[in-house]
Amino acid sequence: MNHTILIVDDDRMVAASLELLLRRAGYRAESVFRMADALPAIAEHRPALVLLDMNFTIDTSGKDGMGLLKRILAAYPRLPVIQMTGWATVQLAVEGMKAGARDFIAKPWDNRELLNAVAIQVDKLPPGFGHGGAAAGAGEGNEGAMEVDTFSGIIGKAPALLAVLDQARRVAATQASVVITGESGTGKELVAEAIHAASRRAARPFVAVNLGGVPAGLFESELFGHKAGAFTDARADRKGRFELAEGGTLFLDEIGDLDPAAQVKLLRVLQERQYERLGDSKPRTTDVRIISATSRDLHAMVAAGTFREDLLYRINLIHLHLPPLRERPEDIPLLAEHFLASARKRYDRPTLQLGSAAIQWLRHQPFAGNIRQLQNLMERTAILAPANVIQVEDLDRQSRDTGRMAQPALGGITLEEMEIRMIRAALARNGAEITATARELGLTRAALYRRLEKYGITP
Ligand SMILES: Nc1ncnc2c1ncn2[C@@H]1O[C@H](COP(=O)(O)OP(=O)(O)OP(=O)(O)O)[C@@H](O)[C@H]1O
Repeated sequence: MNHTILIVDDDRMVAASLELLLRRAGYRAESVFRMADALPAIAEHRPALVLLDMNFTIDTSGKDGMGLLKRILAAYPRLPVIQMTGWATVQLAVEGMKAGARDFIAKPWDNRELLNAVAIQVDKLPPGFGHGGAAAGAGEGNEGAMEVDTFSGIIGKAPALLAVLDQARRVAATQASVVITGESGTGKELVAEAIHAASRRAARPFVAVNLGGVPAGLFESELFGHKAGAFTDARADRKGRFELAEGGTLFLDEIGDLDPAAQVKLLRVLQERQYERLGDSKPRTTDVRIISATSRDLHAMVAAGTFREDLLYRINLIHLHLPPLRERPEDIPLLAEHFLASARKRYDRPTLQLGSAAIQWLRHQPFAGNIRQLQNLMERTAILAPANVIQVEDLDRQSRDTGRMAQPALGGITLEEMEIRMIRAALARNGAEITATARELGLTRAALYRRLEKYGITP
């Protein structure tokens, strides 16, 4: 089936060449040249994805595009939008990603990179999205729609992993509460998201809360919300996670970290399906599916008296256990190649490869941080490896030097990664010419040099 891609660009030449490119790749393509036409065109064509030019000629700051991006996402929160910008500034790209854009492409674009970015977004669509008049964003009826395996992004072939995924697929369709156990970085959240995306709740929100990171005093406000004035810092009304997840899935990460008082409060809501915002006596009914995760042994905690048995019974209808990476070494080369493939694109190093000794070396690492650690290692090495074939020394150096780059992610990409990616792409486009690259990025030469040094990029 052909997905429709909507192009919003005031430059007709650009729109025409994008249309041609997308049609050759097997998509249907439609263009509009005025911002005012974008929302009506989405309603008419039900596209699977929008390519949105952020710089309409009247204003090159990108503000117009940003306003339109926000309006599109307000009307169609789940419609993937890729930003396109000819005046690539990190600031604009970051702002767009924060507003909910899925990716950004700098103009002039690279055809392969663009098609890749489109395919990634379109492949991720849950059933029923964006083709042949199906509901894009509105989330209504998806009967008879295309089949998308929401587990397909979970890489691995080890029998122990496949068995868990098989079980997860089967429970997805039910309303059953699920506990996912496994060490840190084994993919618990990824599996929780896949279950949600394969469930009947897919068009409703998936809301994650890390209970280990919520201070005891803020537990109720975080989960149930509060009314303004409920306590000293409560200046305005606030929705809690239960309310945000209404109709969807609430992912309770690190549930083993809950103190006894919080366990009682959570149990009450799960039993009665009702809660109140802090400072508000009006009871609210909740319809959420609970998926919990922990790296602890909850049964042992029950035996030790630190976790309530009745709460465990409520949350643990189905138990899935993700094996640590060291117990499935056959998955390491697959995962390494998977992370390398995205790093190649992200850092504009299309010829980067893993040497065979390096693959063997990886297979023998303990990976206490599991897949997250392997992912970080591959990313860092892809940025910093001096040659095109990654050697054992490159991996070894980066793995000893861990933690420095670990930063909160922004739609999966950290600000630093975003900057590195933009700089590399701009250098490639300008034949490594510093003045031209700096101009394109809107930086002074000195500022560009400082960043090259900071990130160890050799032009
Ligand atoms: N099988 C897999 N294939 C591809 N990527 C994976 C896989 N498993 C995990 N990842 C990636 O590894 C990272 C860590 O996974 P995730 O956050 O789901 O782990 P977690 O078990 O929830 O960790 P924590 O307990 O620390 O919260 C994520 O970026 C995730 O996308």
